[in-house]
Amino acid sequence: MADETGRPGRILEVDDVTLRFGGLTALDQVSLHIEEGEILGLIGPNGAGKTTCFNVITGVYEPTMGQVRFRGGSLAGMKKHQITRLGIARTFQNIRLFKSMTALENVMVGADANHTTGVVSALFRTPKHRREEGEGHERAMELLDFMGLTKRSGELAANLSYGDQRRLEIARAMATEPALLCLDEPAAGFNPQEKVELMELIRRVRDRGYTVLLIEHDMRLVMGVTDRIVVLEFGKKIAEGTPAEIRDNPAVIAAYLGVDEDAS
Ligand SMILES: Nc1ncnc2c1ncn2[C@@H]1O[C@H](COP(=O)(O)OP(=O)(O)OP(=O)(O)O)[C@@H](O)[C@H]1O
Repeated sequence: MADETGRPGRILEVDDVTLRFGGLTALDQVSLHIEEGEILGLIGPNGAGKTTCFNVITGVYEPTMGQVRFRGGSLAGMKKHQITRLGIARTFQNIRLFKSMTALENVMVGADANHTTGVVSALFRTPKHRREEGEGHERAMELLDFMGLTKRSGELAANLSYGDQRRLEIARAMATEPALLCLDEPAAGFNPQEKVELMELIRRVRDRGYTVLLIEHDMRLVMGVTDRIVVLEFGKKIAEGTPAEIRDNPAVIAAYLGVDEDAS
């Protein structure tokens, strides 16, 4: 579906993006692309610029220089909700659920982002709005089921275990029916077994047709689940390749040595 400015098969292209926060260059001429249907890992030591890269892709920040293209079209000047509607969804490093809403309601709020009917239809409960609401409910339940949360659907998000909250975040992001799902350290705070299970789940997410961009601190974990990996250090891309290529890359080993105990 790429137009003349995009490469076929590439769902997202980050072109020469620089982002400065005052004197700090958080991203320094970073270029990367994501192929349709792949799991791309974005790794790098603390402060390397991974979350900033997500924030640029999802419209939280405008690049100081360079641009991001989704399916060939530039995202320049677009607001976060416009980017969500185009088909990019994300989760956050720190869980951001509506704690006083149920698990089901949290996912339905996600689905709402794609409703075609507006506030007026909602107020007057037009048939179209009711239909969309019904479909939203069904889809939300299906996503909760996929995440293993069916039994928790009626519970307040605040009362869910930490792991269930993390999985709920992913379900909520998927509810917008994104083409590209960006997961920011979804396994943060998990024990090794939970991490392995989550990576398996992410693989199944991809098998459902989503393209996944995954930030993960744990090198070993990211090696097992991704098709390709991009490595950032101090805002610069220092390597890109298959997990096997990244594992043997001297610059990556140097970047991680003594910095990230997970990588040892
Ligand atoms: N809003 C901001 N204002 C100023 N500096 C920022 C802002 N957001 C991020 N930074 C800085 O930009 C750099 C990159 O941060 P970023 O959070 O993207 O790194 P990261 O790779 O995601 O790190 P971590 O693994 O610790 O989450 C850091 O030096 C950080 O302090």
